[in-house]
Amino acid sequence: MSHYEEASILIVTAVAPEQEAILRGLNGDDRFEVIAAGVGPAAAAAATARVLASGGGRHRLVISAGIGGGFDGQADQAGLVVADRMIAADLGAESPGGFLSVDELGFGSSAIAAPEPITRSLTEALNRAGLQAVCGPILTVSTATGTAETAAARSARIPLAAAEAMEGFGAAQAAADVKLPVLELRAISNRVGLRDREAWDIPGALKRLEAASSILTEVV
Ligand SMILES: O=C(O)c1cccc(C(=O)CC[C@H]2O[C@@H](n3cnc4c(=O)[nH]cnc43)[C@H](O)[C@@H]2O)c1
Repeated sequence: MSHYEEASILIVTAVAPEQEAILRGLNGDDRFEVIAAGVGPAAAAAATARVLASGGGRHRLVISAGIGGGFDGQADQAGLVVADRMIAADLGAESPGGFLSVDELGFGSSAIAAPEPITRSLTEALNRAGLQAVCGPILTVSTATGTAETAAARSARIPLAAAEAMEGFGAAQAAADVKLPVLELRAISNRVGLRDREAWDIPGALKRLEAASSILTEVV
């Protein structure tokens, strides 16, 4: 029998340090089940679908959470970004005229919306706690941005893009498949742009993720 048998909210992270930061912030709240699914949208979708399918219908909300990159202009000062929608930003096709999204190709939608009342309450609660949160689109990519050109192209295609990570849309697709609502929360560790791993503030982002998780318990 799983110790998560009471949990109704599934939090999907990529790696163990993110999972551990969130568990510290949740401080034993047994409404939450927190998994480390692996890096990338496929790993997130597979693990989310597996846990939801084995949960016997007890889950009512899925949250993709972890560290992420912040876009200049939309998340300059932000410590945290709450997604208003999760966007599969590199799912589509190149063409001589530029990138074509799955929407433009006629293969479905590259965006999944988060429920507005919860995203608003969460963003407000995080800001009341001094955590400098903004709400906006979070891009999901299989290849993290590593040049200023790619950052500019992605923010030109999705003008209000606030953050980038690698799992949100995968978890969201699995949640949407069983008609569950989904949120995404990212603690900003780096700027989206020229890759400079030395400049990533991973310890600071994990601290913000922990602090945000304790606020989450008051909101959902
Ligand atoms: O090295 C560590 O201690 C460590 C601790 C926690 C997380 C990591 C990761 O490298 C997580 C990989 C991960 O990070 C997300 N991420 C962060 N910034 C970006 C970005 O600018 N573009 C895309 N993804 C980003 C992503 O979701 C990956 O899962 C290491």
